[in-house]
Amino acid sequence: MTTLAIVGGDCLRPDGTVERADVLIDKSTGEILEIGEDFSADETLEATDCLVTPGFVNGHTHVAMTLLRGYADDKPLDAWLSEDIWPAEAALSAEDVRAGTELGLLEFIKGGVTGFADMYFEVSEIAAAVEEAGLRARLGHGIVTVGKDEADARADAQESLDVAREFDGAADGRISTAFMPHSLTTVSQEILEEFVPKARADGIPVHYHANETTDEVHPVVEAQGVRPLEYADDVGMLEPDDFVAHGVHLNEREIELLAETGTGVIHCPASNMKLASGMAPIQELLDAGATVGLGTDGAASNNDLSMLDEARDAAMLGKLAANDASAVPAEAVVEMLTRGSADAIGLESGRLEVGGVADLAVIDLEAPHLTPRHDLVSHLTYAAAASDVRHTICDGQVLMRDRVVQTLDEAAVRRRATEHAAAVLERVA
Ligand SMILES: N[C@@H](CCSC[C@H]1O[C@@H](n2cnc3c(=O)[nH]cnc32)[C@H](O)[C@@H]1O)C(=O)O
Ligand SMILES: [Zn+2]
Repeated sequence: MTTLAIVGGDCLRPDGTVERADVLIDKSTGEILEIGEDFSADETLEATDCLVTPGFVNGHTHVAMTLLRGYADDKPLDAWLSEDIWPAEAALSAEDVRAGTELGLLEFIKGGVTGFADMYFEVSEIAAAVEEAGLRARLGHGIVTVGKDEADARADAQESLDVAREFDGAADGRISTAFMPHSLTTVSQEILEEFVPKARADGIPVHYHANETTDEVHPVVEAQGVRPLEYADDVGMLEPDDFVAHGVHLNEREIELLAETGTGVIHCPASNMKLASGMAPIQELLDAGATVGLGTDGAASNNDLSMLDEARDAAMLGKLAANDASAVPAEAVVEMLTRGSADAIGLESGRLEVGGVADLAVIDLEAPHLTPRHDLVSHLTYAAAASDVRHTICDGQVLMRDRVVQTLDEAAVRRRATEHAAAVLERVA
C-alpha cells in the first residue's frame, strides 16, 4: 500500500461542517483511509490555509467544444446550433475532438473538477484522453436523428449503444457510460422506442437534454398531447440512473415525476443565461426532493468550464427565479456542486468521508477575495474561483500539485488545441 496525506487544511465534511483535519489516502485503491491528525504517509500534500473539499463534478458538458469557445456567441439555442455549431462540428475530426477534450480536461483539473458527464462523438478519443488525464467520467455518444434517413438514424443510435457497452469500466473503472439521445425533439420517437429498451436491458443509463427552451416544449406538447417529461416517462426515459440536462421549463407534474422517479437533473445556469433559455425552478426541484447537480454545458455556451463560476451562477439565478433571496442558499449549492452531481450522474464521489473515494480539490484560502474566513461554504459558492484551486486529486492520484498539472503537458495541450481550432475554422469558412 502507498499512502498520501493531505496535511494542514480544513476539511469540508458531508454534513456541511468544516473541521481542521488531515486526510490519509490509500493510493493503490484510491480510498480515503482516515480523517484526523498525525498520520505518517509515503507522500504528503501541503494544505495549510487551504480548504479540502470533495472534487467538483460537472454533471453535463460537451468537453471537446472548447475548440469552439468564443466562435459563435449571442444567439438563441436553435439558431446557434443549426447555423453555427452543427456545421462546425461536422468539420471536426477524431484528432480535433482529442485536442479539444485534452484542453477541457486540463481546464477541469486546474479548476478542481474530478468527475464529469460528457455527451459528444468520437468517444474513443474522449475515453483515451480521460484515461491519460486521470479523471472520472460518464461518457456517451450523442444521437441526433432529425434530417437523417432511417438507416443513418438507426446507425447513430446503434453507435451510442455500442459505445456505452464498449467503454463501460474503462480506465481502471474510472469511465462509465450512458446511452445519449440528444433531446426529445432531435431524436425520433421510433428510435427512442426501439433503442431505450435495449440500453435498459443492459443496465445502461440514459442521458439527454430536456425542457431547455420553450421551443423544445411546445412541439412535444403538440405532437404527443402531454408534457415532454410525461412523454419521456412513456418511452421509459425516467429511471433512477437516468439524468437530464437543463430542466428549465418544467410544470408541477414534471417536477414531481423527476423527484418520484429519482431521475437526476443537471442545472446549467450559465448556459441557460447565455442562450436566454430561461430560469430553472431549482428551489422547487430541491423542495420536491429531486436529485440536482450542476453542469457547465459546452464551452461554446458558457464560455469556460469553471464549476465554481457555475456554483455562483446557480445561487444567483436560483434567487432571481424564485424571487426570493433565501432560495438556493450556499449549502444547497455546495451540495449540488459535489454529491448532487455525483449522485445524479452515478459517480461514486462527492463526499469527504472515510471509505469514500479520494476525489478531492484543495482550495488556497490565502487571497484577498477569500478574506476574512467567516464561512467557507459561503466562500466556495460566492467568492472562490477556479484559479484558487491548489491541488486536485482523483482516485487517490495527484492530478495537480501546486497548480502544476501532473498528467497532461499544459503548454503542449494548449498549443495543440489552438492549432486544431484554427484548422477547423479554416475548413468551415
Ligand atoms: N451525433 C450528433 C452529435 C450530438 S453530440 C451533442 C450535441 O449537443 C450540442 N449541444 C451543446 N450544448 C447544447 C445545449 O445547450 N443544448 C442542446 N444541445 C447542445 C453539441 O453541440 C453537440 O452537437 C451529430 O453528429 O451532430
Ligand atoms: Zn448540452
